[in-house]
Amino acid sequence: MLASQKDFNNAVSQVKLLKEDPGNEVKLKLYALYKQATEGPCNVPKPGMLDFINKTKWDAWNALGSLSKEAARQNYVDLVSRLSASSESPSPEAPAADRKQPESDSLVVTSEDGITTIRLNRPAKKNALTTQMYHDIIAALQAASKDESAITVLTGSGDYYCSGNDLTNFTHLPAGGLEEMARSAAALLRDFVNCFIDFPKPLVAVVNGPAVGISVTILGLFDVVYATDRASFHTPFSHLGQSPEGCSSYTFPKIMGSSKAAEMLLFGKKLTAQEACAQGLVTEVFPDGTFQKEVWARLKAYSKLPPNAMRISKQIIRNREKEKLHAVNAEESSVLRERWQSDECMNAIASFLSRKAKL
Ligand SMILES: CCCCCC/C=C/C(=O)SCCNC(=O)CCNC(=O)[C@H](O)C(C)(C)COP(=O)(O)OP(=O)(O)OC[C@H]1O[C@@H](n2cnc3c(N)ncnc32)[C@H](O)[C@@H]1OP(=O)(O)O
Repeated sequence: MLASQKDFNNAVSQVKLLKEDPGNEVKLKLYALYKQATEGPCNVPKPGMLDFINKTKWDAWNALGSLSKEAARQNYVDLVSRLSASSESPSPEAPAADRKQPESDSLVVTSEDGITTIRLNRPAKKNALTTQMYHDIIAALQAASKDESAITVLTGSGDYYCSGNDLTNFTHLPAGGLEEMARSAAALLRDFVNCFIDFPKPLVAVVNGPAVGISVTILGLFDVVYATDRASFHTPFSHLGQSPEGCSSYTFPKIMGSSKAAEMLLFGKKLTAQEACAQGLVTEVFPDGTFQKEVWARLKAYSKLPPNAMRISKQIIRNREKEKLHAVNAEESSVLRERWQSDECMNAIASFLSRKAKL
């Protein structure tokens, strides 16, 4: 028997009592089913391309096609009952006593053999960084700076290292609109990059595949960068109507000279792993077939070196630059805050989301 109107009304009230936020994807599904159950198939005009939120909602409702009101009601009730059950059951795994686990499974943090590894774990989205992941990486770096490990590693799961900022981060407009979104993204960017500037132990990037955007720019703040020969390094900021971050406007010219840096940061020239190594952004390139084995064997050996000596050596190498790097980070974040509110940037993001543009 299909759910009654009363079951549906109860489910609508129950949603408001959920203990955990079910996330945007589920909320969108709930919205679409609610509209279908109460109004039937989508019957309003499609919002404009730049009206991200209403367009996403419209797409979700429209995708339900001619599903009957009764079936939508039933699906809504079933979904709410699954959500209520899971928000009441205890979490399956207790977090490790000594480390606060990331909020989502898009980031996996492990410590073994004197190495703390922070792994980007969204392979289906090429490890694009969600807002939650920026927060989780900040927390992971803060914990790693105080834990027992000698070395900290950032790497990715799957065939990509990271495709940079998740472009849908810019579509979740808060109540304060675009201006507020740009303000809070700039503040988060600044905190995120500051953690890399201040990180006190050897920090190693294990670049397991192509890298884009902010995952490339922050490499100038790592101590060592190992890359597979499948990796590439791409900073398409002009294509996106944006400008450099991660202190790359300062570190890249220093590392590779101003004209090579300009070709990457102004014109979005994509470097192969070998080119990035020749220009000093990458420490060493390994054949893809033996990449993981060779890199981890080497890191395990390094992690047995006296940790305090490594910390102190890093301080001597990096400390005199810190003040400058913080100032560069502040300036880059503030310039980006303006860029994110520009038509150039909004149009580039809309093009990607409507699948017209790929890098
Ligand atoms: C707090 C805010 C701080 C912001 C700091 C500023 C940061 C700036 C940057 O990082 S700029 C760089 C932004 N990144 C991009 O522009 C990359 C966009 N992605 C692509 O061009 C391509 O996806 C690709 C070249 C990385 C890979 O192409 P391909 O191999 O053909 O795979 P798909 O395109 O099919 O990708 C699979 C799947 O992943 C989704 N995806 C990939 N990258 C992103 C991304 N950056 N943001 C959102 N989503 C991404 C893609 O849409 C596909 O999803 P689907 O399977 O269609 O659901």
